[in-house]
Amino acid sequence: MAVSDHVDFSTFMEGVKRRNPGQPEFVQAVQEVSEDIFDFIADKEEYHAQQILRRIAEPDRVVSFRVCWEDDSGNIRVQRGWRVQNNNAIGPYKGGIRFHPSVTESVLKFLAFEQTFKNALTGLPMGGGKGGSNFNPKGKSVREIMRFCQSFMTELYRHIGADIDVPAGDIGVGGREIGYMFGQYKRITNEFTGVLTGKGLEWGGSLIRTEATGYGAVYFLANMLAAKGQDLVGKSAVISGSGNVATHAAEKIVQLGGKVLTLSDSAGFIHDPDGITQEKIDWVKAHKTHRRGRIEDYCAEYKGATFTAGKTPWNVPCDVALPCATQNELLGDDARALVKNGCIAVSEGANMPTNLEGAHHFRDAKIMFAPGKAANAGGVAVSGLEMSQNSGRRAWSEGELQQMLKDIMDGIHKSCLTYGDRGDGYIDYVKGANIAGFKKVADAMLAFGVV
Ligand SMILES: NC(=O)C1=CN([C@@H]2O[C@H](COP(=O)(O)OP(=O)(O)OC[C@H]3O[C@@H](n4cnc5c(N)ncnc54)[C@H](O)[C@@H]3O)[C@@H](O)[C@H]2O)C=CC1
Ligand SMILES: O=C(O)CCC(=O)C(=O)O
Repeated sequence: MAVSDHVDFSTFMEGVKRRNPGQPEFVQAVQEVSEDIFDFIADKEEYHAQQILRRIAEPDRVVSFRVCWEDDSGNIRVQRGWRVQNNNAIGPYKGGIRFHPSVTESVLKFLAFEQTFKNALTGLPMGGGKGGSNFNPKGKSVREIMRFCQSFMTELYRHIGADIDVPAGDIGVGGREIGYMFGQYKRITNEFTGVLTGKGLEWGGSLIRTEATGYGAVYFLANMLAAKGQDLVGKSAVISGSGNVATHAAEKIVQLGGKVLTLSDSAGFIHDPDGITQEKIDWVKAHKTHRRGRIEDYCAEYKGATFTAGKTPWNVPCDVALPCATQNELLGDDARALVKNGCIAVSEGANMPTNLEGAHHFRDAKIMFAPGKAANAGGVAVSGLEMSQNSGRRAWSEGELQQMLKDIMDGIHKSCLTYGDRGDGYIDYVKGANIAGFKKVADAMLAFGVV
C-alpha cells in the first residue's frame, strides 16, 4: 500500500483546527463537508494517497491587502481586503465579493471552500474563490462607495482576470458596486473583458443574473417537493433576509402559487399573515436597493404586518423555509421549532445559514433539506453563462437563459439523488451535494498529479 493519509475523521478535524486557529466558520464548513466525504472515500485509496481532501481544505492562496479611501469629510479610512483563491482544478477561480463589517479571513475561506463544491455541481468549468472587505456600506454616500470600490480594485486587479479569477457580487455588493469595480479595472488595464460577472446589461452583463440565485433556490425546492409528489401551490413559506436572494426567492414562491409570510434584516423580521404579494415584494426591493431602508418600515406601509426586533423568523409556523440572509442564522433550536411546527422542506438561499446542530436535526428528522451549495448555485451558474456570453461576444435571450438555469438546477438535483440516496427512502441532499461536488474536483486533481 502506498504511504497514505488514512487518518480517522476526528484526527483530520484536529489538524484542520490546529492549522486554522481562530477561524470557526472555515472549520465548520470543512467539518460539514468532511463528515460525508470520509465515508465516501473510505475504500478509495487514491484519494487518501494523494491527500485530496486535505489539499481542497487548504486554499491555493489567500491575498490580503490594505484598502485606503477618503470619506466625504476628508478623513483617511483604512480597511482590509482579501481574495481567497481556493481551488482552480476545474476552471478559473469564481465567486463573489462581500462588503460587510463581519467579514474576516475565516468567513471568506469558508465561502471560497463552499464555492469550490457549488461551482463543480453546476457542471460548468469554474473553480472556487471568494473575496471581500470588512468595509461597512451602511450609511455611506454614493461617492464614498465609489471611492472605496475603486481603491479595492486598485489592488485586486493584479490578482484576477477573465481566465484567472472572476469575482461577482455578494452581501453588500450589487450592480452599483460591480459597475464601480469594473470601471476601475478597465481604467487600469485598458482591457474590456469578462473579468467580473453581475455586470449591467449595457456593458456585458447577462439577463436573469439578478434573479438567478433566489429563483434557483425555489426551483431546487420545487424539485425536492416534486420527488415526493408535491408542489408549492398553497404552501406557506418563511424567508429570512430582504436582499437580492430573499426578494427573488419570495417572487418565485409567489409565482409558483405559494404564500410568503416573512422577510428580515439584521434588526429583526416582519410577519405578514396576509402574504407578501408581488406588489409588496417590489416595494421591498425598491426600499432596500434604492432607498437603502430597513425592513421594519414595511409595517408602516402594509397594515396587518408586525415587526419583531432582534429575532429571526423560524418560530413562525410554515410548510417550507428559505434562509436567505447570512451564515449561522438558523441554529439548533430554530431547526427544532421548524420541524415541530410542521415544516417539511428547507432550501438554503444563503451560504451555510444553518449551523451544524441545525443541519443534523433536519437530517435526523428526515425533512427535505437542501444545502446552500446545491440550492443557491443558480446565481453562480448564470455567472458562468455570463462568462460564456462574454467569451463568445454574444447575448442569449431571456428564454434561453431561463431554460439553462432550470436545466442546471435539475442537474444538481439529480446529482444529489445519485449520491444522497440513503437507501431507506430518505434523500440526504447534504451528502449528495458534498459527494457529487467533491468527486468532480477530486478527479481533476488526480489527473494533474501532485501540484
Ligand atoms: N447574490 C448572489 O447571487 C448569491 C448570494 N448568496 C448568499 O445569499 C446570502 C444573501 O446574499 P445577498 O442577498 O446577495 O445579499 P444582499 O446584500 O442583497 O442582502 C443580504 C441580506 O441579508 C441581511 N443580513 C445581513 N447580515 C445579516 C445578519 N447578521 N442577520 C440578519 N440578516 C442579515 C441583510 O439585511 C440583507 O437583507 C449570503 O449568504 C450570500 O453569500 C449565495 C449565492 C449567490
Ligand atoms: O456569481 C458568482 O460568481 C458568485 C456567487 C456567489 O458568491 C455565491 O454563489 O455564493
